[in-house]
Amino acid sequence: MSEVLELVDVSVVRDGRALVDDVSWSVKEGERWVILGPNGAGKTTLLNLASSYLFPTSGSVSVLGERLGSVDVFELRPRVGMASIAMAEKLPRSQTVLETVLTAAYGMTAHWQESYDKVDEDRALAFLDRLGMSDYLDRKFGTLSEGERKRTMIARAMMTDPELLLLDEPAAGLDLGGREDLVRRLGRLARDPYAPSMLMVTHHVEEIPPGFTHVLMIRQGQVLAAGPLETELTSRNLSLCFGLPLVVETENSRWTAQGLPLR
Ligand SMILES: Nc1ncnc2c1ncn2[C@@H]1O[C@H](COP(=O)(O)OP(=O)(O)OP(=O)(O)O)[C@@H](O)[C@H]1O
Repeated sequence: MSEVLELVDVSVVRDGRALVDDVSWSVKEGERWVILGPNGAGKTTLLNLASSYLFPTSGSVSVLGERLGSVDVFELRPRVGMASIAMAEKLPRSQTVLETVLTAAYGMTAHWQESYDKVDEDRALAFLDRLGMSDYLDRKFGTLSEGERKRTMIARAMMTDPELLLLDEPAAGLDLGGREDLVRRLGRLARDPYAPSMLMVTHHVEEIPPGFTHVLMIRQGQVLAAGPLETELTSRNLSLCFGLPLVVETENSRWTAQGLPLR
């Protein structure tokens, strides 16, 4: 199995502070990682490195076998799909859902005068269907609910047929039904052997889709644990990561965590 992401001794320093501190991490093809950690731990910074939008202050980052600093990022970026709030905010609110997904095939955020290929349109329709968005094709992106917007962003991220898919808090802000719907859809994607390697940032273990294989826990920019979910997502590691006593449980490929009651 080849590596889709490799960080060796990576630090990102801003204003004299290490946002990511001496991190070494390797993600192999086909793996599905969840990144957990408290607010400000450095999770989004890791995704920004993986999407080649951020370069390390020291250490080396290789994405899909290409080392940042010695590769044309404009060739690399279409090979990496990214769904995040930051990305959603760059998209025109007046564009339709179908256009929002289609423009990704042309490396654009806005609808210009490009004429879309029938093949691209069929692909966009298929991804939107897989994410339950077929009834919203002509809706303006800006009028979508949080959950609809999240699902559109994932369809958009899939449009370039990425080898690596990055999801930054895909279930944040969703109600219980929306979360469960998304977790099921991501679970189906995670179990698809033809789906890209995946990294997902989340705040809640309840949002880990079945089929995810690995976890990286980060605290204050440093890796606390990294490896298979079954061995690393333990009560001990989670308690150390979030700084309070937590009990984690798993049942039917889903995870839950709760704090111990105060005495
Ligand atoms: N350009 C910057 N300059 C200075 N500090 C920054 C910069 N970008 C991010 N930070 C800080 O780096 C730390 C890590 O940020 P990051 O967004 O990676 O955390 P996170 O784990 O994704 O947090 P959250 O869960 O709150 O989204 C935070 O304390 C943030 O304030």
